[in-house]
Amino acid sequence: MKIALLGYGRMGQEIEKIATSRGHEIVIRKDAGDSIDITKADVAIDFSIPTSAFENISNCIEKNVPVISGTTGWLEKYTEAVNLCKEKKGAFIYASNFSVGVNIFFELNKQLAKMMSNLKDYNISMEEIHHTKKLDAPSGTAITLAEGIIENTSKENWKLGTEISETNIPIEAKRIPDVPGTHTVWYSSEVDTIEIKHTAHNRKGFALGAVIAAEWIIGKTGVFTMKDVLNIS
Ligand SMILES: NC(=O)c1ccc[n+]([C@@H]2O[C@H](COP(=O)([O-])OP(=O)(O)OC[C@H]3O[C@@H](n4cnc5c(N)ncnc54)[C@H](O)[C@@H]3O)[C@@H](O)[C@H]2O)c1
Ligand SMILES: O=C(O)C1=N[C@H](C(=O)O)CCC1
Repeated sequence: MKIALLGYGRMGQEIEKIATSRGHEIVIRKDAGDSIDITKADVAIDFSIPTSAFENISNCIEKNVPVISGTTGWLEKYTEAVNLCKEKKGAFIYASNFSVGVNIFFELNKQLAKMMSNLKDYNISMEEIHHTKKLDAPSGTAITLAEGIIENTSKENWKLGTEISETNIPIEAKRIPDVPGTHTVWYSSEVDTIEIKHTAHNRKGFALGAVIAAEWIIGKTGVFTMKDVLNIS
């Protein structure tokens, strides 16, 4: 498979190692300011920056190249990308987190939220910790976790910070050098605390998931999620 890497930073370079070890060829490595011919690639993997993700994704869809995006912090344009993909009969996957472990954690989080939804003595709160170079907060993964709780409880929104409220899930975003990504959800009452936590030890899990998604999307048309790729029920 000929792969275009849209963004050749920490993730782009990690993906290159995994993709080549699985027999794929990197034909484009795009960074800021580079102009490229995306049609040279069978599939594109975008791990760039929040302000460039939509342009990268729409260029792929316009040129009929399937595209995987892991860039976070651009979701105000997600619906536009979905509509463009449907109109052009393209193929597109966005995931806030491509690791298999986090995608299992997303399902566990929804199940726990369902079980806790009627237990009003518990306050929900969340924390995400990432390296200091991260541009967005809260992390895309934290937003997906919060959405999973909102779907299954009476919470209506999430809010950055630590303030406990009836309607909002507080998300504390911490930045500590070299942390690849740690997410915790707490349900705390006066008598006890339930905690679920995912800790990434490095970026390999994110990169492997993105390459698996790229392999999976070839020959398909539509807008998909990692749940489709991993066949999680
Ligand atoms: N979904 C996931 O599993 C997952 C995992 C890790 C990181 N991320 C996200 O992926 C993104 C990249 O993370 P990173 O750690 O590799 O960041 P990084 O800063 O190391 O790399 C981003 C790269 O994008 C380049 N870039 C800037 N403008 C561009 C453009 N117009 N086109 C292409 N590339 C451009 C930058 O020059 C840089 O090399 C972030 O949004 C991060 O939150 C997602
Ligand atoms: O390093 C990052 O940046 C990460 N971003 C994703 C997010 O925002 O959730 C996934 C974890 C690593």
